[in-house]
Amino acid sequence: MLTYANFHLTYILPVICVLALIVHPFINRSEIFKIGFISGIAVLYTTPWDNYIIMRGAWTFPADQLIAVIGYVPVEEYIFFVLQTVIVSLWHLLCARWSTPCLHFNHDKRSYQLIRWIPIAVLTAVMVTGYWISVPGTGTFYLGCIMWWIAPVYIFIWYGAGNYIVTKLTSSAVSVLVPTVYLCWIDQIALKANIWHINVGTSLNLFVAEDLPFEEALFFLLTSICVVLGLSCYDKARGMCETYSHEFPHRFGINLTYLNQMCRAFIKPEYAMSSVVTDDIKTSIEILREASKSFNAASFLFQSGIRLDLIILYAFCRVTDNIIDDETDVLRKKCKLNVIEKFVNELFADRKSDYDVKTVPYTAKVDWAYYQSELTGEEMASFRAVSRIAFYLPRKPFYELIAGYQWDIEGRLVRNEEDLLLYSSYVAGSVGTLCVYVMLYRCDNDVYDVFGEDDYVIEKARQMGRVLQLVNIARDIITDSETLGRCYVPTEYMDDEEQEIHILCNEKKPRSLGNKKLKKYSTRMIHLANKLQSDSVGAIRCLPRETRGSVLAATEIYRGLTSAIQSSQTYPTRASITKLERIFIGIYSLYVKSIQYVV
Ligand SMILES: CC(C)=CCC/C(C)=C/CC/C(C)=C/CC/C(C)=C/[C@@H]1[C@@H](COP(=O)(O)OP(=O)(O)O)[C@]1(C)CC/C=C(\C)CC/C=C(\C)CCC=C(C)C
Repeated sequence: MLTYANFHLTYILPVICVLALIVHPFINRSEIFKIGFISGIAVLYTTPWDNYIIMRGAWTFPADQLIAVIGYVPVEEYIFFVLQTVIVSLWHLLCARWSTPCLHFNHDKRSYQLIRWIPIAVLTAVMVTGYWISVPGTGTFYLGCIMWWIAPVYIFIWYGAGNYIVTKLTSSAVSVLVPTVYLCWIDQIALKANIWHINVGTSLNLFVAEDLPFEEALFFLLTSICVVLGLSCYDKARGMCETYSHEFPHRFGINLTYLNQMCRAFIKPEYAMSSVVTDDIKTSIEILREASKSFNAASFLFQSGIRLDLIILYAFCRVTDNIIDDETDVLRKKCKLNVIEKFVNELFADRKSDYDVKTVPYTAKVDWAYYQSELTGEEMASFRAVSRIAFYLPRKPFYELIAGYQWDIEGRLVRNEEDLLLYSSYVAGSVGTLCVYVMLYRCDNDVYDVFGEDDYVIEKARQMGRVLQLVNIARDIITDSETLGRCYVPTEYMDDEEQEIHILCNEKKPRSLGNKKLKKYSTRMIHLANKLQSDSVGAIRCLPRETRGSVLAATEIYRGLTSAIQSSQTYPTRASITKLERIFIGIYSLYVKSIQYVV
């Protein structure tokens, strides 16, 4: 016989286990807190209502199939409030985590108010109607009770997050409909097995499918919507905090200060916040999407706050790199490098040492009028964006990047592997360091553990940066030569150093070296990269738990380029891997390879 407890064991818990397994790489403390918080509210809000309608006879439960009853409600029913919330929440996480919250902010006051108030007016009417038709003992009782019970929650959530939710209609609809259909299906099973019974005297006796009363389907639809709305309102509030760190300065923590901040962020309409901030982020996202398929794909694996700041950093590194590369005249290159250096000087003017960082956001004194006349709109956007997150970043890696650009401007040759590693340290070891600071600050640990240059994890992050830069150089021998007249292949690898440098840097005809030579050079650099990689990859274990799988996947997706180079008969121009390969490497790294960091 299928009892209520067996029903949970058969139809609910296995689904939760499968979903938990799928979403585990994306679960962090904030997500767990969110699900716990919404489940708690679900229990508190539903308990009086459920007791009331059972007391009025809308549902009945055969007493011999229950573990116990508290008030009028079976214990298993209370458990169901939580389990349904967990199922919908895990599924919603899978559907909704892929987009960055600030892309869903509406900064237009007029449309914001319309989207806010029209549904609230309709919901108020629903609530009042529900109240009038919920007369005990009549056929509209159950329907009316559902209406007056659910509408106030919708109204509350819609007030703060309605505008956010309407821009996520597709993912919200999928988040709602799939669990609803499943819950309706198992509801039919439960009704057939007489685990619970709907009173014909207090329902409309309309059926949407065999043995599925209209009110039951409506109940599961509306409660699933309710959970998704609740989750979305948390996401909106968190998105506001991550986007506007200066206005909402507290990092995630399970404490009153953070909860208070989240409430303020929930209530605050997006039109009251600066749209320049979100526009700058949109520009940064566009820069990443256009410049690097690998990092763009990898960015989706990180939780939204980390993703956002990595994208901002990427855009800054990319535009500064381009500022130097796109300029042909050496003198003008130097002037542009001075502009970048002046900006970095201003950004970090009050730091006491190379790795001194702040934990509370502050606005650095930057001479924006000066940069306005020196930079394009896109460059300004990424400079502004990085200035908002610079408070928790150390200055040293930015100066290393500048040293790397200086190297390029001087046309300094890479004589040996030592030079190669030094150059890679400047332009990519620095990036590795910055990535660690982003992950530490934006992860959900209560304490922000700051590392310094000498720390093991920073050293290994620098090394991982070098690895990726070596891959980058091994892939780009042709484009570096043809478009920039540059060569990063160590001259000690070459048979005739002078002649080959002339071919690569002056004639810009790299193909005349022949495939064999080009492949030989790139293979040597790939071997060096692999050696360093196996020495640094273990340090991923020292990063915050929720970032480990994503960091491994990000670096592996980029390293996937090496197999594209090596599997080619000839030396390819800018080897790349397909979207499918990126997805496969991402999934394999997240679910299989990263097990080493869990056990
Ligand atoms: C997921 C995500 C969005 C990450 C962004 C990371 C980031 C801020 C990258 C900046 C890239 C950049 C433009 C730097 C300027 C200098 C340069 C050109 C460096 C090369 C990058 C390649 O970028 P590109 O746009 O050319 O890409 P495509 O080849 O066109 O696809 C580099 C190869 C450097 C990349 C280095 C890193 C991302 C550092 C990796 C290290 C970690 C993540 C730390 C790991 C931690 C431990 C403990 C091991």
